[in-house]
Amino acid sequence: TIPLKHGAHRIDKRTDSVMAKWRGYGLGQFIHWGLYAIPGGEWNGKTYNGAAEWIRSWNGIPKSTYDSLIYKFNPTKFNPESWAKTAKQMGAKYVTITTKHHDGFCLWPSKYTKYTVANSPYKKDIIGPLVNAYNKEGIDVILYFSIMDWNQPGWRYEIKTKEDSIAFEGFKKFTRNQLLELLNKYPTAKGLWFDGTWDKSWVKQAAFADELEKEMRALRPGLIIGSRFRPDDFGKRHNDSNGRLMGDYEQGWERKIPNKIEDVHGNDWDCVMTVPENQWGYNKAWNGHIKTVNELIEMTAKCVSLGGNFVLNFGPKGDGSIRKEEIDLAAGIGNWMRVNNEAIYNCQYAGLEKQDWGYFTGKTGSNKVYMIIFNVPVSGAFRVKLPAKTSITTASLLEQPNTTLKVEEISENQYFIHTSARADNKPFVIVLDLNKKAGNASGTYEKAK
Ligand SMILES: C[C@@H]1N[C@@H](c2nc3ccccc3[nH]2)[C@H](O)[C@@H]1O
Repeated sequence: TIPLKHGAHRIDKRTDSVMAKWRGYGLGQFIHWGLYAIPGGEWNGKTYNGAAEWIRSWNGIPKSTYDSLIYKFNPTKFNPESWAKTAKQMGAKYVTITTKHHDGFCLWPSKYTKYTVANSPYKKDIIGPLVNAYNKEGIDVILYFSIMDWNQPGWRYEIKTKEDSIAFEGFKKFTRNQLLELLNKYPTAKGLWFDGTWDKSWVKQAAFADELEKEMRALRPGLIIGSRFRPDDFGKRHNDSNGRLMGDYEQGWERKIPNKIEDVHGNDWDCVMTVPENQWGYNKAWNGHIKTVNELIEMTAKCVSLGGNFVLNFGPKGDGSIRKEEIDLAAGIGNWMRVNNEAIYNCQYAGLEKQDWGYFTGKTGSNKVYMIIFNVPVSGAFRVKLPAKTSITTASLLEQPNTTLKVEEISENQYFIHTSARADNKPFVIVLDLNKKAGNASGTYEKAK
């Protein structure tokens, strides 16, 4: 291995209780909100084809015009309790909220810049009431923070001159000040979700970022920080130059989901997903494919079946209201989660061979395995293949626990589970009680060979 001073500081998954709770969240909500929600991807009758939260980078709106949107920020319909209730009803166990996106506008009254809510007509802190409202609903909060800050004069995409490096040193101090400010102002936040760390300027800051990460973890023991914060000695992010994960979980699954367990490399991870193809901030047009409730339930099941969490993005409007389409999706997902969340919460990769009908999830530390069914075979029988020395004790429908299903053994450790045809075309869950695998104290099954 390559000797690194600022590479990964931990080899395997974290084993503490805070991370174990994170591992079991299953379903989360992402909130992208800021000045970009005011134009909503359009300006002067023209549509910006990129992601709405990137509209400042478009030549269709002058930078100074965008920056003066601070004087238009007055979300009269902002109601943190209703946002938190929507997330609760959807079944989200955690929420990631943008405190500051790439444009540098701070949703909290930061002492280190004027470009915050404090200097908008709204005046008040947004982050504090959101953290309190979500925590009151029993939902943990992760703070999203963009290192790249287009509003900061000291920010540089690349450090080329002496002047650049002096300016960037000031920017680094500013960044550290804001992060410590956030951790001190919002002590119940469980973690930080970093973004905007791909530029040449930042990937040269291995020592600074390593120092800062250590300082934040000392200030807030248990703090959860993903793989997208710091670069290693050679500027590598996510995985260091020895291929080891930086931070506590893999953040690279942005708008994509791993296909097989090998893609996960034994890491904790979450997938952050947009409802349209690629819009995080509020976008009026919402062109293209808008994901359906069933698609989003399947993405949730697929993520949990591969040991990750699924985090669905909401982009509230400039006035602070959440668009009807998102409210309806949250309600539809929630209707399914209310009945089936036992197959999602505190579940992991079951270690069983993937079958065409859907996804297996395994309840952490138990003999229970869930079959989340999306594709009913024309035969009506659901194939299950188990590792050696493992057999099915009972099979039942999660929604009707006392109905045992017929289990037909086909051969050594291969079974067909039979169920009667179902009226609706909603995904459903079969619960398997397996006999404990000899020597498998943890309850999760050895990786399928
Ligand atoms: C979670 C997502 N990450 C930001 C982002 N900016 C990108 C620029 C280039 C490639 C990928 C990006 N993701 C998006 O604006 C959103 O905040």
